[in-house]
Amino acid sequence: MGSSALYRASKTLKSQKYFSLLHTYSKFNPFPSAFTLNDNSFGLARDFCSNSRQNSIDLSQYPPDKIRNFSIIAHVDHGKSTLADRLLELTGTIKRGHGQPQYLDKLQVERERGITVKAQTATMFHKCNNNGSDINDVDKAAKFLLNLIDTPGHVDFSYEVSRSLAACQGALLVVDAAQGVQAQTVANFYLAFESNLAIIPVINKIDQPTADPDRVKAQLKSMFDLEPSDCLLTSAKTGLGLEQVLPSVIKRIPPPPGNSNSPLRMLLLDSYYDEYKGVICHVAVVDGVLRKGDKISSAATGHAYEVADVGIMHPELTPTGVLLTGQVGYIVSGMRSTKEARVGDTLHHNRFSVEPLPGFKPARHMVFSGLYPADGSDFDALNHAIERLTCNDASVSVTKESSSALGLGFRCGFLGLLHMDVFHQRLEQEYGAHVISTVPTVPYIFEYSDGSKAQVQNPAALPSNPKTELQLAGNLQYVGPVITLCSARRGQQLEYSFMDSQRAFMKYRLPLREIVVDFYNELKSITSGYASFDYEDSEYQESDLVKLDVLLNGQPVDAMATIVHKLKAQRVGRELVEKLKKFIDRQMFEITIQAAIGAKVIARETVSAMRKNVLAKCYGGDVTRKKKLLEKQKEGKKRMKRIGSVDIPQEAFHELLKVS
Ligand SMILES: Nc1nc2c(ncn2[C@@H]2O[C@H](COP(=O)(O)OP(=O)(O)OP(=O)(O)O)[C@@H](O)[C@H]2O)c(=O)[nH]1
Repeated sequence: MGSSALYRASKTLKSQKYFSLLHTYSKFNPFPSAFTLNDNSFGLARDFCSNSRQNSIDLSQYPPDKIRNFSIIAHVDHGKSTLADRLLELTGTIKRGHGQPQYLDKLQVERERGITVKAQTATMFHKCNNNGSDINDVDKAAKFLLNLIDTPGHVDFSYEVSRSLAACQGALLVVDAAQGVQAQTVANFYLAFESNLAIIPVINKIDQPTADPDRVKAQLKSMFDLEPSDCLLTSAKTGLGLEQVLPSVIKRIPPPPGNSNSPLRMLLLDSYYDEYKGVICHVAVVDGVLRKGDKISSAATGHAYEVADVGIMHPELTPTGVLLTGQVGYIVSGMRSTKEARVGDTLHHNRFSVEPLPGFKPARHMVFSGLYPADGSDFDALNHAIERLTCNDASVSVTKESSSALGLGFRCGFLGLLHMDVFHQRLEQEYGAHVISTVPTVPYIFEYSDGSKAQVQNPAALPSNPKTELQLAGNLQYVGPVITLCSARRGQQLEYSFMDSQRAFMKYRLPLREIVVDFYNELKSITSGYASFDYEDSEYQESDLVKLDVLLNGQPVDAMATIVHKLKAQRVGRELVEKLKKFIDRQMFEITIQAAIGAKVIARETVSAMRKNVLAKCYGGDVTRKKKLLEKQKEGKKRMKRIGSVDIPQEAFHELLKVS
């Protein structure tokens, strides 16, 4: 297939829709020659903003035609959050050199890992004439209210991206000038495209010595039919080219639709729990007007609330007393339980019944894992922490479960392994909860002999062989090793094409379990980090699977059971017991570790007992006395073996994840 084969193959409906979109904005003449940010423009913007803040912000100056709602989307690390910083600085929303890079990445986990996991909205004000020319063109200057949503780049958080796009009419598609189009660029482009958004391509990091903007322009043209002349060239690091961004947003992105005179309809975009204010909801006002003190209802639950506070994120919560059609902001409405704030819900005035907004597709959980308090008595504390955190991360599913090995706990569904990891870290960092997580598993459909089917998320609940599925899409450079890797993981190649003379694009269908378990690390290591991949779920497929139990001293540990392909069972079983042996400390009694399929043990290791020298204090003495002491020790060991529980450290559970 040729270079543009990738999505041209599907031609058509999509493309036609997109061509018309391009047509509408390509009639505007793009930008004047690039110049770097000057202090004057910062000054103007800052004065304007600080004035508006001092006078308390009057949102009535911003009817829909003076509002633009847009997202920044990109592959991971292509510079979304840095670009967002620069735009916030440019508009005076935050101070230049605020000393905190990636301002909108507020969570500790985001700062530590250098990734965005949570979409964040910020409202900015910008002076610009209606055609979106330069801010310094004061004569014709009009004030615009811009809502910027910074989104995560990692595949696990694309649910956040798709939710954010629901509040936008356009998106900046940021692409690294050296790395070019990557797997998440493709996925995010299609999310935006399918939401009918105006897409502005931004080729960022042009300051890098290896930057090759022309190559990236050609890729954007061949893969998405984005015109090279529509691409903005920027460096979020040095500020080069940034002055074109906001005028382009104003010029190319349409204002929010919606009717100011219709009854109020608000989309609930996100929510989180604040210790002092209670549940805070982020909302987009689609129709009508919301004022402080209004009585509103949820279309999903029918519950009624009174709006105690309303405002915008500028970038911190800034009360405005009102939100008008097309505006994005926050409300505090006395929702008591986080379960009441349903993401995707429509909120409306009590006195009118309205047609609910389309809402969001429910999140599809790719990985399930049990979460148990490290100390069994902390169940209530963990319950509380999970409830609070799921308010901030509505894409996690939670059900209670119990394990004979670990006691009472929860089975949680996540969008991927990184999502699971981040959730654990947030539980610990933000709520001080110490958890043990069980081996993650992908969902399986189990077909019973009577023909009935059930989804199984916990291997412990599985009586015998189920059937399963899945698919992976990958974007690759080191073709040979990657093909070998995908074949070893039972992959089936669906597509192979070239993005340009140096980069290839491949699409595979793989069982989900094969990518959940350490696929990404292996892919990175065989391609020196040069390949990127993205995945989406496909239909379930029949497969020959077995449930692999882990037994400690003959007792199955339900939290360690896993489901594997029959042909791999022997190898996985062996690796599992070897790994476990390394992590289980020697105790006063011997520990046998076994992997078994049903009653058949397929691998075994032994952790030998620590032998206490009971004869140490026996100076001299005859042989019968020594024998007696040794016999007594043996009895004691037997008892410990029978009643003692084996301590399994959390690392052992983590290490089991890596067994492929
Ligand atoms: N040289 C150069 N580096 C940049 C530029 N923009 C961002 N960076 C760097 O690239 C890295 C990633 O930037 P981020 O803004 O965190 O990228 P992101 O796309 O928000 O990352 P995720 O949120 O994790 O997807 C950081 O080290 C930035 O300092 C740029 O224009 N030039």
